[in-house]
Amino acid sequence: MNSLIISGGTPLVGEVKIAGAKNAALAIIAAALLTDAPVIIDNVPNISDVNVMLDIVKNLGVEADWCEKNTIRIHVPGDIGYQTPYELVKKLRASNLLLGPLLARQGRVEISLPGGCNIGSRPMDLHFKGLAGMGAEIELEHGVIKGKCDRLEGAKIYLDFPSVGATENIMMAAVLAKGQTVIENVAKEPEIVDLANFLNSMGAKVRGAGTDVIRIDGVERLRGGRYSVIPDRIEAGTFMVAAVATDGDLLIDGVITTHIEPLIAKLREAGAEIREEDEKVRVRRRSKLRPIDIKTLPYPGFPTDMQSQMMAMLTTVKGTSVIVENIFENRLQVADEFKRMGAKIKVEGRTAIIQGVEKLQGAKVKASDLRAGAALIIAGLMAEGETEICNTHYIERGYEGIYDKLNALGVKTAIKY
Ligand SMILES: CC(=O)N[C@H]1[C@@H](OP(=O)(O)OP(=O)(O)OC[C@H]2O[C@@H](n3ccc(=O)[nH]c3=O)[C@H](O)[C@@H]2O)O[C@H](CO)[C@@H](O)[C@@H]1O
Ligand SMILES: C=C(OP(=O)(O)O)C(=O)O
Repeated sequence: MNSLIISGGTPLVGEVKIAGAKNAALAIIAAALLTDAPVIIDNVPNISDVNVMLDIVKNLGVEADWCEKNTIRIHVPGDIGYQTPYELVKKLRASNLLLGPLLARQGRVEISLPGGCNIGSRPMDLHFKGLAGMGAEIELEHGVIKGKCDRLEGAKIYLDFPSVGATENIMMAAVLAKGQTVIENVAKEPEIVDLANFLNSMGAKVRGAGTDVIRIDGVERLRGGRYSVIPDRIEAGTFMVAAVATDGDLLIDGVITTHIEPLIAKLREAGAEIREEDEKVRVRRRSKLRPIDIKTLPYPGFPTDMQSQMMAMLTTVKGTSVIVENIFENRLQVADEFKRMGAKIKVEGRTAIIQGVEKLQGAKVKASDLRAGAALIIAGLMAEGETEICNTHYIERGYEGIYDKLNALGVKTAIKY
C-alpha cells in the first residue's frame, strides 16, 4: 500500500478549486438508475469512491462512463441485474444506496453488506424499516441483503435517527412508488437537498428536502436530463482548516457558505478570519488561536466528517479543547496517530480532551479512514520535519487531485510505493 510523504512547516498560501460533493454524487449516480432515459451529471469528482460506484453499476449492466472531465453519462435502457458482488461493495459504504433504486426499478435486490472505512458499526436497520414499510421483503442471509417487492406503496415512515443514507434510500424508492410517502425526522444535509433537486429535475415529486419532513408523491416514470452536483463542503472545510492550522492564507473557490455555517462559526471562535469574496472564501488567522469545544451532530450541527481535521488543528492550540463525537464511535481513533506526532490527547469514550502542545513532530502514521487521512495531512503540514502517512487509498476515496492541489499551494509531497 502506498504512503504519502509530506514536508511540514509550509503555510498553505494561494487559491484552490473545490470539486463536486462526493456524498451528493454517489447518491445521484444511484438515483440515475431510476430512469430509462440517459442522464448527464456534471461536476462529479473524479475520486476512487465514484469510480468504484461506476464499476458497481456497470456490473449490473448499466452504461456508465466519464464523457468529459468531471462529467458522466448514465443510461439504463432496459432491465438490469440486481446482484452486486462482494469484491466491489466491500470497498464502498455508499454501495448501500443501490438498495432503494434497485427495489423500485427491478423489484429485487441482492447486495452484500457494504464495506468502507472503519468509523463505527453503521447498522442499516432504518433503511430496512423504511423499505419494509413500503412493502419490500428484506432479509439478511450470510452477509447479503436480499430484498424483493412488487410495486412499492407509499407509506408514513418515521426515522428514529436522521440517517443520511436511510433518508436517501427511502426517498429514491418512494419516487416510483404508488401513492404518497411521508418520511419524518429525516436528515437535512445539503446532499439530501441535492438528491431531491436531481430527482425533481427528472420529474419526481419530492417536497420538503432540507426540513424534518419529506413528502413524495410517486410518479409512473422519470425522464432523463442533465444536472450539476453541488460543491463538496467537506473538501472545502478541509482546506479551510488546513489554512488556519498552518497560518496560511487561502482563497477557496467553490464553497456554498450556508452549507458550512457550523464550521465557519467554530473556526471564527478559534481565531480565524473568514471572508466571502466573489463566490470564493478567503481564510486566514485573525489572531493567535484559542482552544474550543466541538460536538458533532446531524446537519445543521457540526459535521462528523470535519471532526478529525479540527482535532489536528487543535493539537497545537495552547489550552484545553474538548471534542465529543456523537455520530461514529471509532472516529476518535485518529488521536493515537496525532500522539505519535507529539500531541497530548486523552480519549474517554466519545470524548477527546486535547491539551495543546508547542509543535508537532513529523512521524510515520497510518490513516484509518478518509477524514483521518485528511487530518493527518493537516498535521503533517503543521509538523516539524517529514511525515509519512500510510494507507493513502483512504484519502483518494474522497479528495480529487489532492496531491496536485497541495503541490500547487507550495507543499512538497511524494508518494512512496
Ligand atoms: C456516502 C455518505 O453520504 N456518507 C455520509 C453519510 O453516511 P451514512 O449515510 O452512512 O450516515 P448515517 O447518517 O446513516 O449515520 C448516522 C448515524 O446513524 C446510525 N444509523 C444509520 C443508519 C441506520 O439504519 N441505523 C443507524 O443506527 C449510524 O450508525 C450513525 O451513528 O452521513 C454521515 C453522517 O453525516 C457522513 O459521515 C458520511 O460521510
Ligand atoms: C464517512 C464518509 O464516507 P462514507 O459514508 O462513504 O464512508 C466520509 O465521507 O467521511
